[in-house]
Amino acid sequence: MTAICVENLVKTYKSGVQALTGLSFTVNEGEIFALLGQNGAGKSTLINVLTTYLRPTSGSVSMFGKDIYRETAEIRTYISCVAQRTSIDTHLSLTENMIFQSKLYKIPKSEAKKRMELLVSYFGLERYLKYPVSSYSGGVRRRLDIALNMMTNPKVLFLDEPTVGMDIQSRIAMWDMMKKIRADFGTTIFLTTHYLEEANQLCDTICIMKNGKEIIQDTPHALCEYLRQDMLEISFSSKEEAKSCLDYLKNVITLENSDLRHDKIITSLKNGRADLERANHWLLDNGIPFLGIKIIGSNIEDVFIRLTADKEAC
Ligand SMILES: Nc1ncnc2c1ncn2[C@@H]1O[C@H](COP(=O)(O)OP(=O)(O)OP(=O)(O)O)[C@@H](O)[C@H]1O
Repeated sequence: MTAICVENLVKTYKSGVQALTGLSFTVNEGEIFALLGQNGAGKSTLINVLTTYLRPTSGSVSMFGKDIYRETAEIRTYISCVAQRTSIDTHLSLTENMIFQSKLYKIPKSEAKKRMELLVSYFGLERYLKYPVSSYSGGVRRRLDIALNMMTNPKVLFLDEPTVGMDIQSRIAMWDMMKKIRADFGTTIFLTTHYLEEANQLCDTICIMKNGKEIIQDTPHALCEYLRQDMLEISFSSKEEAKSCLDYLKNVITLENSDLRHDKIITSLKNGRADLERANHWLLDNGIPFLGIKIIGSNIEDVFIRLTADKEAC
């Protein structure tokens, strides 16, 4: 079943800024769906519209077949949103926060108690019960915030950049948690992220948007296939070395869609292995101190960069 269907959505702010410019996509029930876009692409505006906080200028949004503006009250019982700013009250204990949430959503007392116990254990929060919430690390607070938002047993959980600022261990733990929520509660998860690796590892479907409109929506695998192109990767010991080599390399092989990523040059291969061999000979003949050269398959980062580049590449 389709969980969310967005059609031709437009949002123009009073200032005249067009944040959404005719966006369309669908989210299937029970999937983890990632929305990717550069800063200012319109992701937060979209989340505000989908969570019924903001009315669009035109277009339609339905959730589980219901129009979210005609049946707003019912839709609000379906959804929960973990925003970037947490909804936790640091003056209250973990338990008090959960009780407060259940009262806010009028969950009967006995049901709330059962749910609280389940979620505390589910999110591994038992050992934090006796500490004040203000002492929790960022990762634990985020976990508590998600647990609070799961108190209402939502059909759709919106997560706005759920792992922003987390170290890699906490991020991986959060990915596992999202997969578990989807598997055990059947919750549809809609998230925004700037971490392409996160979208690749975690999500069933990725939608890339630019300037308020979708560019492409597909599975991570299909998106990587989309470029159907191997890339040449040349590694250096510093970004500066990579940068100065890039300027000269342009005279040796045809560089299309080339860019610098940290201390690497990544470029499309116009002439396949012949380009690799030509570049390799040139690097060796000219004594350029490179660390390695190889052909790599395209990944989500390549797709994202190519599709959101200012010059239209597709
Ligand atoms: N309340 C507002 N009034 C006017 N313009 C706004 C408002 N909120 C956002 N915008 C503008 O709308 C556009 C889209 O912003 P939005 O915050 O939705 O993008 P985003 O993809 O979430 O960006 P980021 O990744 O930086 O959070 C931007 O040009 C932004 O300046």
